[in-house]
Amino acid sequence: MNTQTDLTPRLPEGRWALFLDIDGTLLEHAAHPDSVSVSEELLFLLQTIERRLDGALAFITGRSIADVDRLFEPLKLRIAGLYGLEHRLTPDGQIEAADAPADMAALADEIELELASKAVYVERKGPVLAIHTRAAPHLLARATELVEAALARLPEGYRVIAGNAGVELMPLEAAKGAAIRRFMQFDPFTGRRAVFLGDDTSDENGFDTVNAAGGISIRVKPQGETAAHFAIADVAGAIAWLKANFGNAAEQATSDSLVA
Ligand SMILES: O=P(O)(O)OC[C@H]1O[C@H](O[C@H]2O[C@H](CO)[C@@H](O)[C@H](O)[C@H]2O)[C@H](O)[C@@H](O)[C@@H]1O
Repeated sequence: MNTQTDLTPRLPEGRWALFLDIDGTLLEHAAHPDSVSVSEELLFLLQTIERRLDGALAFITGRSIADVDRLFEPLKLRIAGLYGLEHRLTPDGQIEAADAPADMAALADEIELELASKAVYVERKGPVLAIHTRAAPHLLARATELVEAALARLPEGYRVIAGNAGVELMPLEAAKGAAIRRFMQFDPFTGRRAVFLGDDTSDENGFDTVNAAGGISIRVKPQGETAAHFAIADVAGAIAWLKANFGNAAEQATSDSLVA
């Protein structure tokens, strides 16, 4: 782990495969998961990058694929959702979902009963449960206690991981590194050099994977230790870096082509 990361340089020409986290990397954090919005400019940039990389672009996110499709509509990209429990290997392909080891609904009900009236949002994502305390930071410790206690009632193979202003409970196989490795086994990713941009604890595992494969790991807004080799200060910086490295054609095209 590094505490000191280098500012991210311009990439040399090469055959790159680009993996992008969403919240905190492409989108500024908002008070509620449903309050984020995606600009036309970002949609257009992503579409341009996807074309320039011959499709070697994928979202690697903790959100569900259905949620991301709704947010980025009409754009559909290759994507690993729920930290890799879901995959869509081609933009129009089927969503493959791992078997859910347990249904979290009862746990979610209980946690909601204690915390939801106090401005805590319990996000139900099937096999993953996210407790958001952004609006009530003083309840993060209690939310963490509750999900840790819930571990004992689940089958083996679950873990608790810090979210951004919250905490998430998920199966062990939900890991961004494994999701990136899966994409790298298939065209158009195979044989390319991976680049991964992320901003959270859950992205660290993705940085390890990309580093081990000789790729480029970039942490947006790093705070403290990170496995990422490079840093970008904020979301605006990440977008500017993506534009500079992969988006040059954007200026020449028209945004009308997005929905085509
Ligand atoms: O892996 P990511 O794409 O970064 O997704 C991580 C989680 O993002 C969302 O929650 C976070 O962003 C919200 C909107 O800014 C914010 O309100 C919340 O406090 C953050 O934790 C999403 O709701 C989660 O499902 C994702 O796991």
